[in-house]
Amino acid sequence: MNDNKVIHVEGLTKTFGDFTAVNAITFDVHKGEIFGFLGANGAGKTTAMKMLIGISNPTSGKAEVAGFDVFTQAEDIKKNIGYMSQKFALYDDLTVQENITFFGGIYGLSRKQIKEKSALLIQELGLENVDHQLVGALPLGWKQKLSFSVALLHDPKIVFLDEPTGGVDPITRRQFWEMIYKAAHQGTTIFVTTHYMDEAEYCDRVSIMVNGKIEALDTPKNLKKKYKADSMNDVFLKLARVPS
Ligand SMILES: Nc1ncnc2c1ncn2[C@@H]1O[C@H](COP(=O)(O)OP(=O)(O)OP(=O)(O)O)[C@@H](O)[C@H]1O
Repeated sequence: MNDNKVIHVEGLTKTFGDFTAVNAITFDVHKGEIFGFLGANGAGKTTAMKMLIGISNPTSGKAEVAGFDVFTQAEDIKKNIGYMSQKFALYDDLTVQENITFFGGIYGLSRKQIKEKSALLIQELGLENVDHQLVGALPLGWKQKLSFSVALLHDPKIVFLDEPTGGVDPITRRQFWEMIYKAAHQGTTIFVTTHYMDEAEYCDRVSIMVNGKIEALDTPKNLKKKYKADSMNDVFLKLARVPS
């Protein structure tokens, strides 16, 4: 794999019985890139992401993530990536500090590393006054930011974010995206799905999936030009509108 390519996907396909959820998708993602993975509900995004993070076997095709093969090196992939889904976040019945300690342990960090990282993280997120509160009591936006930071604890090469900002206000989403930019500047590759088209504008490149296929993939600027659209919202509506 080219040094600069941290994800390489070729003809990746997943079928469930007669139904093809992901249909021969091909793309690359580069180091430090913010890659938006868009599509209407049911387009196949989560199914594709599950194959890339090594928890679902492809039916056919090829994919390398962080230099590892999804078929034969799924365990190596898991060690080199972070993952944050909207549904699975943190444990509500553990405190902020306990969550960090718990996930740091799962990621194989030493006690010393966990101590150092958690102090930094709590300070960066401004959680000093709530670090002994149960995560369940925190506002959703704080939980999301903490969850993102926890997904980065082990300095993964790539972090996969599945609709990370669902249900919060635009200011909180903007703050979340500032964290994404910072991680990307430090060299972490960001692979993100979202239904918010303003967030699609923040990505370096965006792919749009329709019925299991990638219909378009380019920078937001080029996509707008190609589809004669004023915004990514217009691009999305032109491409991904579900037939009524
Ligand atoms: N385990 C499964 N068995 C059968 N069909 C499945 C399975 N998982 C997903 N599908 C189907 O594959 C299609 C793609 O689903 P997927 O969850 O990947 O879409 P998505 O783009 O992530 O949608 P959303 O934005 O709603 O999360 C859907 O029609 C879904 O019903």
